[in-house]
Amino acid sequence: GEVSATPEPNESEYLSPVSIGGQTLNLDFDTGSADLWVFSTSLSSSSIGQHAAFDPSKSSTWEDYPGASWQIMYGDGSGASGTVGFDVVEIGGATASRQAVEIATKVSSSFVSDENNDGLLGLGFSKINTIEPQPQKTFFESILPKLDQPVFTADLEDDAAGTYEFGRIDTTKYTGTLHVTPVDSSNGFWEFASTAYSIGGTTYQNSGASTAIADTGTSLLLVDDNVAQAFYAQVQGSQLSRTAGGYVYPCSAQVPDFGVQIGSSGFIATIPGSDITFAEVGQGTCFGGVQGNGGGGIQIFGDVLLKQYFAVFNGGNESFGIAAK
Ligand SMILES: CC1CCN(C(=N)N)CC1
Ligand SMILES: CC1CCN(C(=N)N)CC1
Repeated sequence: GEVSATPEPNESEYLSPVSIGGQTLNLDFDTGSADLWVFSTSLSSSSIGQHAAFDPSKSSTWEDYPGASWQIMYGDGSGASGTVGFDVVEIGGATASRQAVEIATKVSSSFVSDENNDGLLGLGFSKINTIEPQPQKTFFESILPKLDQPVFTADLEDDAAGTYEFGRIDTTKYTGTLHVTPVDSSNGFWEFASTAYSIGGTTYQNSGASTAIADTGTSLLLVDDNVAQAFYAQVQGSQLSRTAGGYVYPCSAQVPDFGVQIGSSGFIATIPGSDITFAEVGQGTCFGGVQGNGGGGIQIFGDVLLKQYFAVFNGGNESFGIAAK
């Protein structure tokens, strides 16, 4: 069967309503991780704040996973940890009848203050699931065998709500060719080759990091440091600001189009220069949506790129595809 969940966009994430044991929480769908974890009634009331908190004692289908635990840290230093059980998880019509659900007994301050998400739903590969003693399947891996097509799609928008669909590719959601590249899931990510980039329509070979991951859980587009440097060399008045944590420039600056290759063959996915500014940081200074990855070997293609396209994550043949929309 096919389903759809409409995530509510927020400045840093896309949230979708998920039913767990009959309780609905708004979870942040994250293709860069593989844990499904939720705020729970085990947290202190000050940590829970305005969040929805899952209460296993009120679910008639909850099953404990005695002795199991989990602990996760995210790229931005945030993190959470806790205990584990199994329950019925339903998203827009698709149901995983015995899905591992990670109960948070500790969450870092950025999650407490991030009023919008009541937890995360990892859509990466379960080899990076953090449950001990045994990693458990993601929601997508749980429902994969039942889906008409072994895929999920992400249609992220900037100000309107985006949509995740499981089990079908809605061909009315995109135009032209779906550009597909093989994925190497050995690091647990939707990872593919990316060795070229473009600035203002001119293509260059990337001598640094040669792969990238499609990551709905990251807001920015984090490219090889040399590529970020080359890009901002073409933005008048830009500078790398330690206080801002990356490249900033006058909001009045002319920003060129920027593109990154998807796969080793050819397609360069392009972001119009007018869509590259991520935030105003005050005094007429803007923070760029394109930033360096800090020297890691992997580039992280987050929402700044993904929201320009319709994205197809194929768990059957392990591939990633994008198309114009
Ligand atoms: C490689 C990193 C990318 C950002 N992360 C994430 N979306 N959960 C963490 C892993
Ligand atoms: C994967 C990301 C989800 C959003 N995050 C957060 N609210 N602290 C960071 C990690």
